[in-house]
Amino acid sequence: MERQESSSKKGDRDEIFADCSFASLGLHSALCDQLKERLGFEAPTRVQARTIPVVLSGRHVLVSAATGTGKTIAYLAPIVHHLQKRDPRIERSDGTFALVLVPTRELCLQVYEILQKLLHRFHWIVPGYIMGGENRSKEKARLRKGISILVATPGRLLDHLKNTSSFVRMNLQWIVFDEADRILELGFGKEIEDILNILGSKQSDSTGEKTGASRDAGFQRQNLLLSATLNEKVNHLAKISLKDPVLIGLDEKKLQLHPSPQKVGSSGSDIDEELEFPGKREMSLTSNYNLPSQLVQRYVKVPCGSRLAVLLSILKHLFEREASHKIVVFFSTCDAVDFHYTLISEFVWSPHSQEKEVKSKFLRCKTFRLHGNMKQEDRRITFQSFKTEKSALLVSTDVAARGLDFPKVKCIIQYDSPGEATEYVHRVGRTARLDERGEALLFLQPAEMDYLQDLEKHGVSLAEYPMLKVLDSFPLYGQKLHVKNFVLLDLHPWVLALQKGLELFISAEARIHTLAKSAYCSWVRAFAAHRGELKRIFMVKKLHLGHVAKSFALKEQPSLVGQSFQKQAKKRKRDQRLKGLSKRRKVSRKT
Ligand SMILES: Nc1ncnc2c1ncn2[C@@H]1O[C@H](COP(=O)(O)OP(=O)(O)OP(=O)(O)O)[C@@H](O)[C@H]1O
Repeated sequence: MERQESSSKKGDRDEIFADCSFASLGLHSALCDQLKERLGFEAPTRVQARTIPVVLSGRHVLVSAATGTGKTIAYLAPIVHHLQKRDPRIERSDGTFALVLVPTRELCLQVYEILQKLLHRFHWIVPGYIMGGENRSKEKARLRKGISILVATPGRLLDHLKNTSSFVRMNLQWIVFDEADRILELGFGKEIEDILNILGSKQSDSTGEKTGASRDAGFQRQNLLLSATLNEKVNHLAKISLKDPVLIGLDEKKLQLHPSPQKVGSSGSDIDEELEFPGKREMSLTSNYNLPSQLVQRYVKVPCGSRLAVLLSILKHLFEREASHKIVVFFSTCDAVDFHYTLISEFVWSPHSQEKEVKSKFLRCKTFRLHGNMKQEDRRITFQSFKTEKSALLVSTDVAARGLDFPKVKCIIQYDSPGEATEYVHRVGRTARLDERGEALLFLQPAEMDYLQDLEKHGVSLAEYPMLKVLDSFPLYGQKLHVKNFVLLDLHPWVLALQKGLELFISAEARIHTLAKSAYCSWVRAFAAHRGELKRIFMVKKLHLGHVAKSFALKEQPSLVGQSFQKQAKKRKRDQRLKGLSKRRKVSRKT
């Protein structure tokens, strides 16, 4: 058994790592030493082995590779290689040579931290970051001093490009879009076009010639686009930012090269055109995703009213099964994160007795929360703390879904469904990174089972989670349960008892009760915001609002909360009509 495990571990390693050294890819020996000494990287991963020589050669690149396969070093290492060998040495007054654009603040910090390690020996190359939520004038001061490799979120970068005159970028050579599709999904398409225009790095549609401001001659501008999922949304960005790119990780089967123009259906956004590279060939990126092969993927079918009891039971089971466990649970809204975080941190209950004094904490794990409405400093603390914990739970919105590299996360639970299959892929990608093992669990309601077929279309298939077995393992009133004949989870005695315990607890705690109500309202709103094909699977009219309320441990009649929801929905529609804002942009930016 042990031998079997170690040989499969070796198989995983062979799948991830290339059979060569960093030096053989053309990287400078001092940089190879840094990779080994500071980061502990002995050999390149396969995606690094394929990407590094291409970036070193100066070509534009579009990379699609599974989550956790080392894309960050694939672009940072060759940039550092080029910069460290410049003679004379680059100076701060030369300004910015490389720009790395990322969708979230946490990813910005993460890339910056890796850069710091990579640049340890090359003190004359200065790393820096600018991002929303930070102090603008301090950023201005840092830009004035000069930042050689700058990591940025798009909104804040555009702000500085327009308003910080001391931001020197005449030497800009590289623009990297990390998690390119997510940047666009968050509605930054317009900002990206503006950034490319200001930097003079936009390719004109037909000729591949640059438009916009002129730049310093003497070197080729090189743009790089990377993500685990590249879909139609990236087409336009690739078209306007890449010139004759090398495509890495997009195998021939998935890649359809068309001799003649063929546009995909318009979704009304500014990013919905087919990729059309200069040379008049078009590429359609049908999204069949690469997932880590060592990832165990399962689903659990739960009737709406029992979702909360089932979630808490699974968490209890996982944390009791293994002394150290790191788990991330994804929710659809900030309010849902706040409610579940507070509930999980405070819920006391006894499965043995109704007596208050014998009640104890239901879950004893250290719990963190992360979402876009939190203060920047709190987000930073969560991000850093969860990274270093050996055993902990993180409840989060999709703000943690992209690119974040939390070591040793063993399980991802998607309590609220991810919507687009791309989001599924990135969420589960927070586990099973590199050659680590990991498991993922997706919650679905009985009416949502068609979502599995949607995932199948992208080559993702899930097995059923043995939920009844888990529920049977909990002793109730001092006895182990063996409820063989139960088919429905919601009638399981453990679930019924726990649900009652949750409702009693919430009704007695005014603060958490209020959080539950807000979470309920925002959850229904988010559910109603599913778009396109997904509307057929996640049907609002099939929702039983009374059962939804139960899933927030609320005893209130659904009409009570439902009325306020309807009022809010009407108000929202009216506001949207007035402002003429796209619903998509509004919903997606606040994660
Ligand atoms: N050559 C290497 N040897 C050992 N570990 C590596 C190597 N390259 C990267 N790693 C580690 O692998 C993990 C994943 O790397 P990274 O975050 O760059 O992946 P990614 O492909 O960008 O993932 P995602 O698509 O989720 O953003 C990180 O913990 C990183 O430190």
